[in-house]
Amino acid sequence: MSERNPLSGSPLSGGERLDSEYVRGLLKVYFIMGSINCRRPAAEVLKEAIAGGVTIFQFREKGTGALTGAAKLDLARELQGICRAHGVPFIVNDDIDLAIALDADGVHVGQDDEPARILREQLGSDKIIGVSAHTPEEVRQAIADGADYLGIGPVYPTSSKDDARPVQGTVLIESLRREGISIPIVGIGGITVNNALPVLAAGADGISVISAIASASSPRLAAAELANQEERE
Ligand SMILES: Cc1ncc(COP(=O)(O)OP(=O)(O)O)c(N)n1
Ligand SMILES: Cc1nc(C(=O)O)sc1CCOP(=O)(O)O
Ligand SMILES: [Mg+2]
Repeated sequence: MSERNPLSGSPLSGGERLDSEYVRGLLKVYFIMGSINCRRPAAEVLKEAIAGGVTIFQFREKGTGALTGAAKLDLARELQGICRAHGVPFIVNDDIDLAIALDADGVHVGQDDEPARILREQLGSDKIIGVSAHTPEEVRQAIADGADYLGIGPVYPTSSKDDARPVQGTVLIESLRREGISIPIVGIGGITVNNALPVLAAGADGISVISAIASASSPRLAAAELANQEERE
């Protein structure tokens, strides 16, 4: 199959940012994974997950035993190649230098990283910038800084992130939507096929998962079931 860049020709809003409806549509089933999240080769898991309906992928090579240096770069290249071949945007977690080196489709950063305002200067207007936010103040700042979407969590208890903040359910997502804040949002943290629906009902545009797909006996089926939740919403 020929490789294609999923964001080539992606719509810009006439100003300097990607069109938010375009980004919203990408977030439906947001799969995050690094080598330590898989019991099988990461490339196999990603291919199956994409076959099941993943709409965007984040490379998050982080935690005890995670790859570094050339091994990390090689894996990132391999997974980016798979994403490109299937038209799935490839987002890099935290590592801006890696994102630039690979010409990735975007980055996801947290509150301890460079603000989106600075990243936008480095990455340009046609890259996706996602920011984690846990409070209304963090949300407002991320929007002012030019984030394309927000990751809000942890919605439920998670064992995939050692330094996760306290579980917050869907309260923040609901209150943002009630206030009329329309930026694209994914819920994250402990989301599975059995508890995804309330996250979408609260106003999230998609759900973001690690273990629900990476640890599943069939990543394809798990991704398909999560995509199906979307349709049932
Ligand atoms: C989609 C999405 N949402 C939230 C996060 C968490 O980012 P962060 O708080 O920076 O934590 P780490 O993932 O870096 O440990 C995310 N990665 N993706
Ligand atoms: C990477 C990450 N960020 C979170 C946040 O709350 O910002 S929770 C989380 C881990 C998500 O993994 P799982 O789907 O296995 O619970
Ligand atoms: Mg981070």
